[in-house]
This record gives sequence, structure tokens and C-alpha cells, in this order.
Amino acid sequence: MITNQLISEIKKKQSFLCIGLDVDLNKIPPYLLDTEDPIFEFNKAIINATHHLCVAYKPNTAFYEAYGLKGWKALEKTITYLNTHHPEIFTIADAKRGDIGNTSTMYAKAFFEDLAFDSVTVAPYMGKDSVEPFLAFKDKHTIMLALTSNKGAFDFQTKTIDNKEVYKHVLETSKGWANSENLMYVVGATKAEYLADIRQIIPDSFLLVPGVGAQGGNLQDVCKYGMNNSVGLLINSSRGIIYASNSDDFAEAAANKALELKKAMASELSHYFKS
Ligand SMILES: O=C(O)c1cc(=O)[nH]c(=O)n1[C@@H]1O[C@H](COP(=O)(O)O)[C@@H](O)[C@H]1O
Repeated sequence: MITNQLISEIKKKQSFLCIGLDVDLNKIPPYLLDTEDPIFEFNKAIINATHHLCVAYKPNTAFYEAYGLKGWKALEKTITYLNTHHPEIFTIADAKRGDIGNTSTMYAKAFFEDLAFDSVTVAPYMGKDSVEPFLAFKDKHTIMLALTSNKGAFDFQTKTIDNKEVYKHVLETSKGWANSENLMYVVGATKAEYLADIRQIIPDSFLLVPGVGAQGGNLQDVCKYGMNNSVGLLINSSRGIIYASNSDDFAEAAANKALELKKAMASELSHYFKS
């Protein structure tokens, strides 16, 4: 998917919500455990109930890898279901990969070709030659960790080297990499106040912003400091939406939570994009 399609979908739906499909079998309604593929059944019900409210879905691969072959099959069925029934929706494989060049190429093939995701999350630690293989894929996006939502972000990412924080080096340096127009960046919603500085370095890039909901990030602050002329934000919530209920009404409860966030987003859009 090209970025302009994502932007027009955001404008059409008045939403820049990304729903995280982080499926934990201990948290889903117990009756689903009797079905042949509980993870896929759960995802399908959530997608059917929420697809009109969001513009992206982000399965975190950890929640599938943890269940071995069955988990990976459920991930494959989920992305195929999305690509078949909702091709307009942006898909993110949250896998946080990155390795020496030839290995990164194989990771990229796994997520872009075999599973046909629109994007994959990547860690920048191994540098240019570990990320460029992902960027080489046309009309695919590489979402690189910049400033993450967790406490550990302060261990390395905010440390100063040559008078500049490491996460700023990541942003600046990566702008010069081949096909850098295919880059998006992760910035945690819990670090909204850093977004003003971040926008100075990458004014035009899309940002994936996780951490609203269960981690306590604030939507209004993220918009205040992070929104650009093309919106430029995908705000993710996983647990706060998909585990709103673990009874028969789980999909409806998830849709209600997604609707709350979507309404708050529509209100931000009307504030920043007055017609
Ligand atoms: O790359 C991510 O998506 C990510 C980066 C980050 O800095 N913080 C973060 O929470 N995430 C992911 O975003 C999701 C957040 O989930 P909730 O806290 O349940 O909304 C999880 O899949 C995390 O792995």
C-alpha cells in the first residue's frame, strides 16, 4: 500500500486508529478455546466488529510465535483474511526484526512476500545494512523503533553521543539511507512531549504511536506535538480494545472501545484540519 492510500483512508474514516491483535489464550473468552483455531476466531470476530473504525491492524508476532506452528498458521489466516476482505486497511507485522543484510532480506521476504503485510517493525541497533534490505521492497513500509514507550527507552535511546540523543541520531542518520521514503518510525505515546523535537527532524514521516490505553499514553498530547499536514500518525491500542470483555460480548465491547478512540480522533482531526 502506498502512503497516499493510507492518508485517504484516514480522512475517509476520520480515524487514525491501529488495533493491536495481541492474542493471549488466557485472556480470550473461554468458549473460543473449544473451536479449531481460537486465535483466528478471536481475530476474525474483532476485525468484523471494528474494521470500519480503524485504518490499521498490528498483530505482534510474539503472541503467535508463542503458540508454535498453530500460532503461525493463525497469523497467516489473519493476514489473508484482512487482505481478502479489507485490502484498504494497512497491516503491520510487529516483529521488531533486523540482522546482517542477507538475513534481513529473508525476514523482509517472510513478512512482505510470504505473509503479504504492508509493513514490518524493525530495530535500528545493527544500522544501515540491517535496515536497507527491508526498504528495498517497493510499496512496503519499514517501521523503525525510534523512541519506545517503555521505561528501558531511557537506558540507551535518550543517552547523548556527540551532543545528541541516540534516538535523534537514529532519525537523522536513517533519512540518508536508500529508499528512506519507505521509512516510518515508532514513538511511544508515553513520550508525547518528545514529539515536538522529533517532528523537527522528520516532519513528513508517518509515526506508529503505541502506548495509548493500557500504558497510559494521552491521545490529545500525541496529536498536539506529533500531527503533521498529512496527519502522520497511527495510534495503536491493543489490550485496551481487544480485552474490553472476555464474555460472549467481547467483539461488541471491543468495538465500543474502538469507537471511543475513533470519536476522540475525529474530534482532533476537526480541530487541526478546520475546513
Ligand atoms: O513496536 C511497537 O508496536 C511497540 C513499541 C513500543 O515502544 N511500545 C509498544 O508497546 N509496542 C507494542 O505495541 C503494543 C502495545 O500494546 P498495549 O499496551 O496492549 O496497547 C504491543 O504489541 C507492544 O509490543
